[in-house]
Amino acid sequence: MLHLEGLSKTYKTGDAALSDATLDVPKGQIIGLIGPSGAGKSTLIRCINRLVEPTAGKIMLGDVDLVKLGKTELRHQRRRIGMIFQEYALVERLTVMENVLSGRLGYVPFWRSFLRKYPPQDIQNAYRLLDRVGLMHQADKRADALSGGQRQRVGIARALAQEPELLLVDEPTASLDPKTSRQIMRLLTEICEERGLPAIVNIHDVPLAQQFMQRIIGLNSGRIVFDGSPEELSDDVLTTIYGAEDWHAMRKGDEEQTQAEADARDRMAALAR
Ligand SMILES: Nc1ncnc2c1ncn2[C@@H]1O[C@H](COP(=O)(O)OP(=O)(O)OP(=O)(O)O)[C@@H](O)[C@H]1O
Repeated sequence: MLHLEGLSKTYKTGDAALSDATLDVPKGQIIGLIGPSGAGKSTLIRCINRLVEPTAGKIMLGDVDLVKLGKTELRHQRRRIGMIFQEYALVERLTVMENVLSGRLGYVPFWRSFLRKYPPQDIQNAYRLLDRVGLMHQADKRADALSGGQRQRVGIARALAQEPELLLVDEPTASLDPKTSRQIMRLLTEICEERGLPAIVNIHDVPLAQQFMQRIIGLNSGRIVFDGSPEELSDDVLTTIYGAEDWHAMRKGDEEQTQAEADARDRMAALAR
């Protein structure tokens, strides 16, 4: 469905952020991108819809090479790719419903979006999506009145309103607490499975990636150094991706988090007795 070949990006500053990435993403597969800070995860995701212009390589979405497209055709093809961001990228002063409908902007004539007159089927579909992400009763609320987890649900519904063939997801849970992060990842992966929608998820949290992703790509210094199943992520593999120091620090942080959650549960149980 998506085929990347030799995809590379060197920024003007001379940073080789991505080197020779080759990757096949079949329909319905949910892929987690992991790697240390600066490994090139965001660059890879953003090259795919050319928010970042690649320096070399091919991006085949079906039989269209996105690298070769001019501005107008690129705008057209981008409708096939939904994007979900860490900071949600909602229009804060608009309602939840209007934010979801903005996923239709690539499809409706400008005058309709300007007057906020979306076709009835778009509105019905937006209600269905809000119901699916658990926000049916928040449709008329302003986006700035929502919690982080609710905002990301709006972000998911907006991306789906676009009826994409592929989802690009850039650190969807980085601003959320651990429990909300798991809820959002569960919702996202369930929806992808229901729709057979492939997704590439930049995910900084290894345990979360292991729990929810079907396939893991490990990046280090702009290169793909691992491509396999979550079960294959052994300590050795994680050391290759993160380097020994970072990986052990991450594991320690994770143990502390688990311990803190267990302590909180014990305290709550003691209070209830
Ligand atoms: N706009 C830019 N101009 C110059 N260099 C950049 C730019 N964006 C990223 N880089 C560099 O490219 C490399 C890869 O960055 P990228 O943001 O893709 O990594 P990442 O794996 O997503 O990191 P993080 O997990 O910290 O977000 C880094 O060395 C970074 O400094």
